[in-house]
Amino acid sequence: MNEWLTIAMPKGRIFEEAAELLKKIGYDFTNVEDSRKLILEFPEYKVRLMLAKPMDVVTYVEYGAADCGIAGKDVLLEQDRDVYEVLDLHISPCYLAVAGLPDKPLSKIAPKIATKYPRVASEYFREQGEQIEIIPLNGSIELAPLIGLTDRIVDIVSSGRTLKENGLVEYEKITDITSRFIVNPVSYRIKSQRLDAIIEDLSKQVAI
Ligand SMILES: Nc1ncnc2c1ncn2[C@@H]1O[C@H](COP(=O)(O)OP(=O)(O)OP(=O)(O)O)[C@@H](O)[C@H]1O
Ligand SMILES: O=P(O)(O)OC[C@H]1O[C@H](OP(=O)(O)OP(=O)(O)O)[C@H](O)[C@@H]1O
Repeated sequence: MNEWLTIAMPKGRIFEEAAELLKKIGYDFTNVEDSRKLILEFPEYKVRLMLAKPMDVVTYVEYGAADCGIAGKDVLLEQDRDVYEVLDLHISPCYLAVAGLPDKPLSKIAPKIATKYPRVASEYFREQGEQIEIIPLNGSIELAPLIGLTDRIVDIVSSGRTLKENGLVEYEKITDITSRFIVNPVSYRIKSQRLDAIIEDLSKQVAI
């Protein structure tokens, strides 16, 4: 087990919980977010850490720039990339939901849906038999129905505070979300021993 491993870690919300979990299996990366460096080497673990935007972790893992990484199920559903989703880490829980202004039925003709998740949203409404128009946004999605741009949003809900403080209500839950450990398929073949050991250690922690 002499090979180095490159791990893509999401910066931002997921980082802290993910780093706590990795610390429990012997990899202490808890202080790295204070740095502005994006690639950090830990010779003591033979690990290279890449710090990426949560939406981009899957890209780095798919292309083999990282052997493995941690990504939200929301990102995996939206991007449908060629990576192995090997373990539910049960961290950073939230869910994807349809929300909008209260007591406002969906328009009969091509209702508009604002979202950072166009693929998930399109699939959801197709299953409901609704023909919709997606308005892609990158953040502050809740603004769209408030200013009359869209009928609904499809977005992450966690505490529900953002919806509440903006006078919006949840119409339907689409799916629960947690973060997952993902692996590049080629890395899984050539570094299987090392990756299997990490996956096994992580699964023991997750089961606790
Ligand atoms: N309340 C929440 N809002 C958004 N994402 C959440 C929430 N709770 C957990 N998550 C998870 O965290 C991930 C997003 O993390 P984060 O918000 O740091 O990324 P981001 O959306 O790229 O950040 P930014 O808002 O800085 O652009 C999601 O993919 C999801 O799995
Ligand atoms: O249910 P809550 O606990 O309020 O969390 C949900 C909010 O958090 C996320 O936004 P984020 O803070 O990432 O900002 P953004 O709108 O810029 O994406 C998400 O898009 C919701 O707006």
